[in-house]
Formats: sequence, structure tokens, C-alpha cells
Amino acid sequence: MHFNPSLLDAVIVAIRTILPLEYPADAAMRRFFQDHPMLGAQDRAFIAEAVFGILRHRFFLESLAKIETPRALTLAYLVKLQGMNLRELTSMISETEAKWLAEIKAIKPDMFPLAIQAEFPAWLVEKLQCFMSDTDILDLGISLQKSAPLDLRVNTILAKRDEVLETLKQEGIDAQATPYSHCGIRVAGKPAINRHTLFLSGKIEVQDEGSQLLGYLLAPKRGEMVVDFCAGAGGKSLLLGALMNSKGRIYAFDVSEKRLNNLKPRFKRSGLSNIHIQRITNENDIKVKRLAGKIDRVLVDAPCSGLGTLRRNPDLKWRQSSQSINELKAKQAAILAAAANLLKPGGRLVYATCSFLPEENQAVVNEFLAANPQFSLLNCAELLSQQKISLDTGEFLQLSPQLHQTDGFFAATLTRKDVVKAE
Ligand SMILES: C[S@@+](CC[C@H](N)C(=O)[O-])C[C@H]1O[C@@H](n2cnc3c(N)ncnc32)[C@H](O)[C@@H]1O
Repeated sequence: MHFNPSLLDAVIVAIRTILPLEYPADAAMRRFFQDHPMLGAQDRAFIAEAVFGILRHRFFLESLAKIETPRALTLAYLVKLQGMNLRELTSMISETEAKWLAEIKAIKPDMFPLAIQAEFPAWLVEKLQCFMSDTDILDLGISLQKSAPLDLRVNTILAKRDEVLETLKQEGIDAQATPYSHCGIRVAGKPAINRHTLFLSGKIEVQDEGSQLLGYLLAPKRGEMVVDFCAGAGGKSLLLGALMNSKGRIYAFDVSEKRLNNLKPRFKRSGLSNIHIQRITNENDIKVKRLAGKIDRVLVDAPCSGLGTLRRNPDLKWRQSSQSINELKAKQAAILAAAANLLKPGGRLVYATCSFLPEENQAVVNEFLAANPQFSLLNCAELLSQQKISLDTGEFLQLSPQLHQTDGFFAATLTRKDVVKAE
């Protein structure tokens, strides 16, 4: 594409608008495009990639810039990360800028401390150093600086994966079956899937392969009673519904009316009829309590720091802190306790987060198990193997972008051994 001064200005304005991070970057980006309706599709794609690229490499870019202005960050990004030639920019930059950009050409991230190389804030490096080597922290950080692939889930109620793959290939879209999930497709590039007939007819949904694997871990059967405790916009409820062939009942609970509203059109497209969407005021809502001991499978996709999704949401680095993680830990423990109370004896619960911090993961689960000996852990690798998925990360499921090309996910599977006492 032809780079020009107005495109440079548009990226700078977008960065100036989004960088205060008063709102999540993806929402702020959508708002920016609504406010700039004249931008064409190619320009939008370039601007979005630049904004997210700058956020992903912000610590490095700020270290290069003498003054951290949106313009300096944008110019440094174009030269250092997009590999743009200074000649292409000559007519758009001052002599001082040209001199500075020439100087920074030879500067590499490995000349900086670990936090900058890994693109992690200091508080996060400090936490990671409690259980990871510096080399592993760097590997993780670098893997989260890359942009995430586009993963689709085929809605097996309405279509077969092979048919969808064939349709995409015929249209020249580079798509492959995902290595682990039986209903996943990984697409190269960023085609506008949300306008595709396969999407509009409910045959596909956008969903990271890691999220899909949580459904196979829970493995709900046809006719069962299932709760998706933190259903949000319902990506996982829809998957569970398809795995159950729309037979049985899924309660999709969430405290957020807005998120549950986003589930409604997806549910309509999906061809499913077994999802019951219910807003709850909190984890101890009466709607939850009256199901105590009655549920076969419970998914707890807990509210978490989201740090495992930094490829897609790089702004979370500045939106989270040690303090917010402490608050999340308390919420996670309370939600897990309330959700576990729903299980029938012999029932299965999957506790999942998209975080790689043990304090949001193993610590929450181990603390719960210590206080509730009527529950025990099931081995995630064995459960996946029963689903003909060969993926062994041990007792817990731990996915990472560098090893599995998914977002960073954690999951633990619990089962209830005792008979439930009446409330
Ligand atoms: C990680 S998101 C879930 C994403 C969703 N499962 C999906 O696949 O799209 C966590 C969700 O937990 C919800 N939440 C927060 N506190 C809750 C609570 N006390 N009870 C139930 N849901 C809660 C949030 O509103 C948010 O939608």
C-alpha cells in the first residue's frame, strides 16, 4: 500500500486518542473509526495494526524516543518495527527527526533491561521472577508481542469443519484445521470474517483454539444440566451447546447485562435452543443457589487479569496492577466456591482463566481444594485424551502462545465426590 502524509497523521491522531487508555484499546479503536468514517478499509487495517503494534512494543519505543509524543512513537514504530525506509518518510519529517531516526536504527531491544525486552511492566516482571527464569520470562514476553492468529470455531450444529475449510479455500482464504480442537480453523491474515456468509449464517464463530479446548475438557453430554457461570458474551456457552447437540440445558449466567446482550444475536444465529440466559446480581444470587447440587457440568471462565491475551489486548499491561490482581483473586475464590456448590456428586467443574499467574490459577484451586475435601482434581491431559486430543501439559491445562499458538490459558478440572447437603 502507498504510505502518505495523511495516513501518518491518522495513525498519530489515533495513538493520541487511544494512548491515555481511559477505555480498552479495542473499544477506543472502534470509536475512533466511527468518528473517522471517511477512512477506507486498507487505511483502517494499517492504522489498527500500527496502534496495536505501538502498544505491544511501547516500552521499547518509549526508550528510543527522546520525547514520548504520539508522533515520536509512531515514527519509531514505522522505522524500527515496520522496517520502513527513511527515504519513504523524508518528505514527512523534519531534519531533526531524520537525524534521530537514523541514530536509533542500530538500537536493538536486547540492549535494554529484561522488562523492556519482554515488554512487561516492572510489577509483572517481579511477580514472574518468583517462579520463572529470566530466559522463560523473555520467551513469554516475546511471544506475547506478536499479533494473534484468527481462530474460528465451526458450529457443528450447522456445518462440518471440512466443508467450511473447503469453502474458505475456494475463496482463496488460507485456512487450516487447528492442531488440537476438532472444530477449530486457523486463518492466515485478517479477512473480514464478520461479514462472511458463513459467519452471518451462524456456521462459524471467532474463538481462540484455547477457548475451544475448555469445552472439550468440560465435555458436556447430550441431555445434561450445565452451567456456564461467567458466560459473558457466550462464546463458550455456544460451544457447549454444540457439543451437547442442543440437547439438555445450559444456564448462561453473568453479572453483566451488556455482555449477556451480546450473546443474544449469536445464540439466534447458532441454531441452538438449549441456552437459558440469566443475569445474576453476584455469585450468591438466588438463581444460582436454587440449582445447588443439581448440575452435571460447570464451567467457571473466571474474571481474571487477562494477561494471557496480551497479543490481542496489549493495553491490559497498563490496566492491571498488583492491586487489581489481589481484588481478582478474592473474586475468583468466591465464584469458584459458589459454582462448585452447584455440582452433583460425580459432576465435573472446569475452572479457567486467561492468565499465566499462578496466584490466579493453581493458588485459587489449591486453596479451594484444601478447604473442600469433598472435591478432587482430575487430570486434564487424561480428559483431553479421552476426547482424542493429544495435548499433555500435566494435571492442569496450561496453554501458551509460544508452545501452542493459542492465548495463554489455564484450566483445572474438579469433580465432586460427596452427596450434597440440602441448603
Ligand atoms: C473471562 S470473562 C468470560 C468470557 C466468556 N466466558 C466468553 O467465552 O466470552 C469473565 C466474565 O465474568 C463475569 N463476572 C464477573 N463477576 C462475576 C460473578 N460474580 N458472577 C458471574 N459472572 C461474573 C464478567 O462479567 C465477565 O463476563
